[in-house]
Amino acid sequence: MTIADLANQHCIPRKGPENALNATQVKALLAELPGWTVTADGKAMVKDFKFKDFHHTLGFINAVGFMANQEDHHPDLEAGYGHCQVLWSTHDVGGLSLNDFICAARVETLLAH
Ligand SMILES: C[C@H](O)[C@H](O)[C@H]1CNC2=NC(N)=NC(=O)C2=N1
Repeated sequence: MTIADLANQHCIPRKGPENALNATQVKALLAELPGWTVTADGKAMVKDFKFKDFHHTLGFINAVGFMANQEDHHPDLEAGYGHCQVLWSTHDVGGLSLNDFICAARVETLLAH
């Protein structure tokens, strides 16, 4: 599955541990998403995006937030003047689900121009 294949999908409600991806699935999907890493507990994926100033950082945050509301899947964001760390995890699953990878790919698509 490529970034485009992921980004063309939409999130659906995924609940319960049976919707958590296993380590093999996570590794295969992560290989499609440059710069994204899995946290030490294996339950989330993160990437820190760099921008030249606060205006660009805030524009990114707003775009990510809009997409997240469309998909009804929401990241943890930590931002400063010139960066924003995006963390995806599916609370309802207690770890990583396909929704996290779809949204990570959608974030990459927002920045591709
Ligand atoms: C009903 C709705 O789909 C759920 O409450 C969604 C909302 N956004 C969410 N976002 C994230 N990151 N994880 C979730 O489990 C989650 N659940």
